[in-house]
Amino acid sequence: MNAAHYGIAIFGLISLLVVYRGLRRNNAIRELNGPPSPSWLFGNMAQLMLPPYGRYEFDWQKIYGPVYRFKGCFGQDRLMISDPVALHYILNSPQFKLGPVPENLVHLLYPKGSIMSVDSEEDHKRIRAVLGVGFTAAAIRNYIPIFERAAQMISEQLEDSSVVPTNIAPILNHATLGTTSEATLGYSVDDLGEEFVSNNIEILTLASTQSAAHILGEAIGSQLPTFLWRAAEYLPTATCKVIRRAKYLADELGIRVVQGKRSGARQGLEIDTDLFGKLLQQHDSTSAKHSMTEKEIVAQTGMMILAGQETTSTTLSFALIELAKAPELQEKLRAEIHATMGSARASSGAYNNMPLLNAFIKEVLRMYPAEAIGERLAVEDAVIPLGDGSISHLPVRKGQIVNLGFACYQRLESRWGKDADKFRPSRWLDGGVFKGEAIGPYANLLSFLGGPRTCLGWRFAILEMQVILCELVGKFSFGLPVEGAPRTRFAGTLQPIMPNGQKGAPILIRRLM
Ligand code: HEM
Repeated sequence: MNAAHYGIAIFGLISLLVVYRGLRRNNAIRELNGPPSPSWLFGNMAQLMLPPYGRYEFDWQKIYGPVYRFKGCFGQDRLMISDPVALHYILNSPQFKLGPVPENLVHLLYPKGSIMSVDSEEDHKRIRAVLGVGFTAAAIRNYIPIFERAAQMISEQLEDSSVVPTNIAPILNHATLGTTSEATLGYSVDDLGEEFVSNNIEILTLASTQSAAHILGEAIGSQLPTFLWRAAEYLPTATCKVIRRAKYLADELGIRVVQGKRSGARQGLEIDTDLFGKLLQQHDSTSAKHSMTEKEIVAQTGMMILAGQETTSTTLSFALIELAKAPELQEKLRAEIHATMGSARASSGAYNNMPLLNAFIKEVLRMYPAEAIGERLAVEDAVIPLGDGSISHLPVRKGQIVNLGFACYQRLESRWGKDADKFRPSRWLDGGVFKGEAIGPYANLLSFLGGPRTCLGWRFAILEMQVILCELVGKFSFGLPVEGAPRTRFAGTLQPIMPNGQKGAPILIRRLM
């Protein structure tokens, strides 16, 4: 090797070093502040995910701001974002998709063709537009009798519960199973069948567990190739059996519903009183571009039921827990409900004309968003714009995992006032909340997400909660048991947990005369 070769080699080496240093410098995430990591194995994940939810996360936001770096398992660098401009960008940009674990779980649980597991953006858009027929403001109003029956049924179950604390969570869960099933399929809980209902409980129990082992399992799972996740469905474990059964039962139910409606239509019966009936009519009368195939309609069955059931029932559980903590608020709300409803049945207009009730629902959604933390994966290099703080843009590399701190966004003082950490419904009435450009479909909240994957059922959920709360607050008073309010846990959804670690919301309930 002569001097020229040495020169080229040294130049190459220096270039590599410059590029490497440049890459490291460009990797803006490493430059960000963030909490110290207590272990290489878990990083900050155990602090973030183990109950009570928010113990560390809410403080981290105060210390490091709405964009910070933290450690995932095995030394992984992760980003946490609660900055509204950045969240809006990520939720609307094709540069980001669901993170590897949630994406694979969705595929494990729901068949191909369901709105949540459909791969192409174009199909998602079409299916979403078609499903929209059951979720317009007008369509939702027609579900009021379904919500009233469910509210009545909960009331009847609570009549005898004045002595011991009643775990309200399973009662609400059963009720929201019924409302979603009736509004989407035209089936009552009894029509779903015992096996479907017991499998539904098993699936929700599985989905609501969280432990150190789960955290590690998910970290390993996030590195597995997709074909291994798909193969996992066939493993002979108890968990996989429950998932296989859920998929099978939902498919069987969907086929049964579609066949029943077809035969009803042949007999001249009205079938467009629920979502599936409307979808079948669209299938028969509209072009393929604006409808779904029968197979696609069937594929929505399990997802529709689960998406509307657990989210709404846990939000209602948190609402009753907050009321149990605040007797004065209960009194005021009850007075508003009695004054508005009188003895007559209400229209959706009446529900919307109760300022305190609606402020209360907004505050519950703000403080207890079902999807407290989201996870996205950058599918290409991207530059995320930032609104709050000292930097205006944050470059991220393809493959970067980004956590979306929805619960933290909903506690930003810049948006919700100095006491953003407090549960205070009156902030919605005294003008204390930010009124700029909305980034979610309802009250500037991200509880229903935002962007092309915004919750399709948000109007459904609001009206259902209005009806159920009017019935329950009008007839019952609520108090906390001696153990106090349940703690919270984030396991797929945010949920109340009992002292034994099981999901549940025990509260004292007394029938008013
Ligand atoms: C308080 C109640 C509810 C909350 C907080 C809620 C929240 C959410 C969130 C956060 C998502 C986005 C999930 C993701 O992609 O990461 C979502 C999606 C969805 N929700 Fe809801 N939801 C509620 C009630 C309902 C109800 C009652 C229904 C239907 C009856 C429903 C149907 C859906 C559907 C179909 C999607 C998928 C939308 C898509 O991928 O385009 N949700 N919901």
